[in-house]
Amino acid sequence: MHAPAHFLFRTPSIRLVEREALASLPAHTLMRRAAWAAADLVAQRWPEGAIVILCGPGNNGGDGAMLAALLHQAGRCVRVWALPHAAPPPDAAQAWRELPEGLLQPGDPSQLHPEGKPPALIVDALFGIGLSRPLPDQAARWAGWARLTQAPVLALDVPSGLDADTGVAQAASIVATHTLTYIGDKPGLHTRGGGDHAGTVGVADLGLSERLAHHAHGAGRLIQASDCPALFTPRGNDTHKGSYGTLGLIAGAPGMAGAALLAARAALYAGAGKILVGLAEPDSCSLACDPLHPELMLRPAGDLLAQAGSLGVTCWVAGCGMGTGTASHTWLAQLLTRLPGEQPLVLDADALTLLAGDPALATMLVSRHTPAILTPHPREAARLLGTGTDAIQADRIAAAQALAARYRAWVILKGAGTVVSSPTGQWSINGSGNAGLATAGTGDVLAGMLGALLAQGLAVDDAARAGVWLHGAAADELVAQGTGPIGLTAGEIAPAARLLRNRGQSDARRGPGASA
Ligand SMILES: NC(=O)C1=CN([C@@H]2O[C@H](COP(=O)(O)OP(=O)(O)OC[C@H]3O[C@@H](n4cnc5c(N)ncnc54)[C@H](O)[C@@H]3O)[C@@H](O)[C@H]2O)[C@@H](O)CC1
Ligand SMILES: Nc1ncnc2c1ncn2[C@@H]1O[C@H](COP(=O)(O)OP(=O)(O)O)[C@@H](O)[C@H]1O
Ligand SMILES: [K+]
Repeated sequence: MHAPAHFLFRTPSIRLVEREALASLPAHTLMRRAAWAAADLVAQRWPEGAIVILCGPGNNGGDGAMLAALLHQAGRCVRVWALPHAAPPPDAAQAWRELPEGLLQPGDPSQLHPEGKPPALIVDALFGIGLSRPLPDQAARWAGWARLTQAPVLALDVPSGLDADTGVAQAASIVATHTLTYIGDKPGLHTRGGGDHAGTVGVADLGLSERLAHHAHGAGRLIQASDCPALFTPRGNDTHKGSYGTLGLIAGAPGMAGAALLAARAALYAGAGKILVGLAEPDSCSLACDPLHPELMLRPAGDLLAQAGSLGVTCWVAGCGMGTGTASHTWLAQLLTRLPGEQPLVLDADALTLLAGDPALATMLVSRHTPAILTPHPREAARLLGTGTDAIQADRIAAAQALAARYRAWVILKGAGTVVSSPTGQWSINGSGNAGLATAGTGDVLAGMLGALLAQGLAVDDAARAGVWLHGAAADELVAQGTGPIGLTAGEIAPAARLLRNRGQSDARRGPGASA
């Protein structure tokens, strides 16, 4: 369970370490190590068949040329196509000098197998972290050809056309099945288009992990099961419902009761002791109880807020289908100001829209001593920052950090590769989840799960990371069972999450060696 943290480094840190190493190691050492690491992977994973290597004009192309020489020496059938590289940088120039005669091919790789067998492997060494402009047409054509062959594609360092920092992919980017990334893992391989373009990611540290560790302070982390031990702590027998908290939920305006039920049921399955649902309806509840889960206690939001002290509510979630009218505004203001003891608070959906529309609410939030958790999707994030969705998606890490700073809160910026930022800008990217989650109601489920984890006493940072991981891992479990990604429903996530927690908990009881 206690695997070391998996760090993610942005390009300036990688470049810094690369420069330090280039200055202290003999010439060409790093590129040789990069090529050897790739050659080892190819030998293990694709031990037979012809290999096509596509090379670019810089050092990424140099990695490809050096790999070609190594594979040729090992007796493999290798063909290399290269973009024009008039004046390659010194390492790459050396690699091209060492390329055995006859490997470099003229023309386009598409001429090689017009209707024949595709190669056993295509290696993408076109561009790495140095790509600074749109892909040249020739590279775009080769990337298109690689997709059509349906052969496995191994990207060296980064799939060409994918931004290593942001995960923004150019339309013509290489779609890799595997990426061997150098020196350290990179955020762009795990958020936005990263998942679709990088495939399975492996890291070759090129012997620089100690140097890189000096730069870990600004790095992010990939959230994995091992980062969430609190999810799997075995429950003591001598406990009762009061040991696991009382969650108050303000949600579900008329026509949106489903959002409240999804969040509340998710909180139930995620282990909260008691759950009180304040339906965002004026005087009386249209729904007396949840027939599927009569464990949930339903009442009008105003009543729940008025009775919160006597009911013993210990933490709150607000916003799921809550509406944005005057009454909802009043309830949110009450939550932010009038409740004693600054209980843990998750704000989702309509609560975020209200927050974006009223600086007074924002001031109340910022005045809290205990940071809340905000769970915007990109459009909500755009409203909160007063910008457009494209600007958010252009750099999700920066957007999450900016939101966290502005609202002095933990921010969970949702979407493929959810980004979590602490109020001070420490960031992580969730390593679990899939496109099965792209369906209505899954955000309500996440909010309910987060509330349940807070109710069970997890610290806000643990709850934020563990909540997003559990939510995504439950969707991964469902896909593994064949329930998704197509047609996965939001209501199925919480039972799968319950299974994962209980499985992990019994593994934790059995001790080291058991799998979570
Ligand atoms: N310097 C070193 O010793 C090492 C570098 N490594 C490799 O080097 C890569 C970085 O190398 P570079 O900085 O040379 O960058 P790249 O090889 O990623 O590409 C940059 C080169 O392409 C040009 N370029 C950028 N965008 C272009 C575009 N759209 N159209 C045409 N040309 C474009 C640049 O002017 C530059 O010549 C890493 O990703 C990694 O693969 C590894 O071998 C590790 C060691
Ligand atoms: N393609 C995807 N890959 C991974 N996670 C996704 C994807 N699409 C959506 N999600 C996740 O699903 C949830 C959707 O939340 P949200 O947009 O608020 O939905 P809703 O408002 O319908 O409940 C978030 O946790 C988000 O991160
Ligand atoms: K590449």
